[in-house]
Amino acid sequence: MPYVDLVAVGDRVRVSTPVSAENNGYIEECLPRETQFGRIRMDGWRQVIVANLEMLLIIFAARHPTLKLRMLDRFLVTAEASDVEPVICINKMDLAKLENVQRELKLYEELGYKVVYTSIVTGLGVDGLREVMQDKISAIVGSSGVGKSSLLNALQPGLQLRTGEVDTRVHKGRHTTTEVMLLPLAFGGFVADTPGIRTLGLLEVDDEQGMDIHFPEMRPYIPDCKFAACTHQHEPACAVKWAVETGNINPLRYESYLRISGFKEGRYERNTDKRRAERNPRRRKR
Ligand SMILES: Nc1nc2c(ncn2[C@@H]2O[C@H](COP(=O)(O)OP(=O)(O)OP(=O)(O)O)[C@@H](O)[C@H]2O)c(=O)[nH]1
Ligand SMILES: [Zn+2]
Repeated sequence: MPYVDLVAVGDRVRVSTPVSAENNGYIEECLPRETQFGRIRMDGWRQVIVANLEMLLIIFAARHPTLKLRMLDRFLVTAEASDVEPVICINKMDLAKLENVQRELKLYEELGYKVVYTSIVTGLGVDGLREVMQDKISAIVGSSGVGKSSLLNALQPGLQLRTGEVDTRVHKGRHTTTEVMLLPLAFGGFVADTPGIRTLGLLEVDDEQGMDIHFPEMRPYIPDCKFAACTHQHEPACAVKWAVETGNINPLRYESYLRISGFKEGRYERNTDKRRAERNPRRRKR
């Protein structure tokens, strides 16, 4: 078990104030965390970036920059690995046709992920996003230019100014830690948004557990693999690969699984007759 940060932003704590001065006190107890969103550093330290995070808001643009579904898979794994609910937000919908983008995201909606479509130009989905974030502790991720700042400003004018203040503080000789501040939302809830969080891809990867459990569509097949420690790459009688071949798991998601697991380039190749026969010997005889 790696070393863990004792207290982090988002923790619920019991404080005693022996000195009756404002902002003075001792943290006596840190209450158990429901989630710890962070990363395991090279030295084995589990850095908790936000404790008790409830929602990861994953922002992409419909266009400019291009919608990258493989990157979306990475963010989703990050959320799954930290037990944080992911919400996918596709911004700049004024630049694309709703039905085209919805077609691209259909797979994710079928997997049970919530998808919100927004535009700060037309105002589409901004109220909906506010509802999704209300009374929750959320963090925003997404690459540069997708409209994270613009969306925050649309949600609550002035909020971005405060994030700006946080950014300046973070950069002042504090390069070893990721400073995070939870910004209170007037409509209820908090949002964490710093450059440190924004671009994080894979935050928490547990070496002992495979990546497969972070792909909800793979979970039902994992127990049916012949080998308990199946990596679903080349093992015989792998139920996950069989599900890919029979169309029950999307091949692109499977490629993402391979890539994120670091197994290979992540190209899915259709099964050969030989491997199919291994799995289903009766078929070969016919
Ligand atoms: N057409 C259109 N443009 C948008 C929308 N949202 C943001 N933009 C524009 O996209 C550009 C980038 O927006 P930002 O809000 O700065 O993006 P960001 O994700 O905060 O970028 P970083 O700060 O680099 O991480 C700006 O020129 C915005 O005006 C939108 O819904 N539609
Ligand atoms: Zn398998």
